[in-house]
Amino acid sequence: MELGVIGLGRMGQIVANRSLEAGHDVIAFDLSAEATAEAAEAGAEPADSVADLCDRLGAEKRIWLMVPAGDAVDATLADVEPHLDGDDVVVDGGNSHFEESVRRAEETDAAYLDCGTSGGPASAEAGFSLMVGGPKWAYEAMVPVFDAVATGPEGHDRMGESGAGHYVKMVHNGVEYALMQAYGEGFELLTDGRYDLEMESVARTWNNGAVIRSWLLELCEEAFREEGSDLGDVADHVAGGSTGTWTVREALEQEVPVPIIYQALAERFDSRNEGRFSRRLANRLRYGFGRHEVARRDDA
Ligand SMILES: NC(=O)C1=CN([C@@H]2O[C@H](COP(=O)(O)OP(=O)(O)OC[C@H]3O[C@@H](n4cnc5c(N)ncnc54)[C@H](O)[C@@H]3O)[C@@H](O)[C@H]2O)C=CC1
Ligand SMILES: O=C(CO)[C@H](O)[C@H](O)COP(=O)(O)O
Repeated sequence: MELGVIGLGRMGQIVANRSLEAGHDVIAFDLSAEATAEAAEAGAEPADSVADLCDRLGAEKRIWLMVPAGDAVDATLADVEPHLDGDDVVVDGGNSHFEESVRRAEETDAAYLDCGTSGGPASAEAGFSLMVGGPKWAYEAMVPVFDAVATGPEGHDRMGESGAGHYVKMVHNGVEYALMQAYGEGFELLTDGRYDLEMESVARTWNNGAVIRSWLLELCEEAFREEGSDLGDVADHVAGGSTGTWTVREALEQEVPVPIIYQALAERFDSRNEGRFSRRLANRLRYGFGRHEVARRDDA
């Protein structure tokens, strides 16, 4: 398949690379010439602009957007829109709010797929988990690319109509916050508790057969291995929070109690207070799965 990829940052490069590795042709564009050149080095055909990318794709365009959520998606769509018709498919693989995705789907002539993407840059080798919403025919048309970008055929599915993909990813992120908080609290108790423990050893032991083993726990193990049992100079500031806020807002609207997700979000907001071990671990874990910058104590 011929795929246009717009947005070639941490995630977009992986979308392009995995598609290329699976034998697809990729035409790539980013506002940053450096990012476009990096994709070209990996085998993509570089485009000078969104218009150029669309011209090169010809009929039945398949375009994957991997730009930051919010205004950048609307700005990109404004550039793409004049080149689209009903046979074309646009995938938004970013962390867009599901209601924005429903609006965009209604506004565009093309079939619009909202695709929640999980795994982060750390999953470049293994592939992502993809949660897709939108027209069935468009999902089916994109399956060869989804097979390539995801872990494989089991790593993606159509969640439902427009918005459902980003809705599922929003809730996924709420769960992610809660899990990070739970691990953080457990390790904080172990650190401040009765025994002199090695946290890497605890995490490794748990990861081998324990009920609570998981990828996030593997990232805890990695964090302790690389930063030390006390997390060294990792600060207790946790950045981000938009998707967790959306999850809690939606839970309030639906009158579904999500106290643990809310508490995890509140902890992030409260993380200006120095010294909490759980937050410093969460800060470091976001590097583990997302390659987000680790705020260090000296930066505070
Ligand atoms: N980094 C992560 O762990 C994950 C990120 N996401 C989502 O994926 C999306 C992309 O994230 P990242 O790759 O981490 O961001 P990034 O900041 O690394 O890359 C974004 C890229 O988009 C480009 N860009 C911005 N506006 C553009 C425009 N109008 N036209 C063309 N290119 C444009 C930028 O130059 C940059 O290269 C975001 O919505 C993010 O929330 C989703 C899952 C995990
Ligand atoms: O979606 C993700 C992981 O699943 C990304 O890492 C996202 O950037 C996390 O952002 P935040 O910490 O603000 O929720």
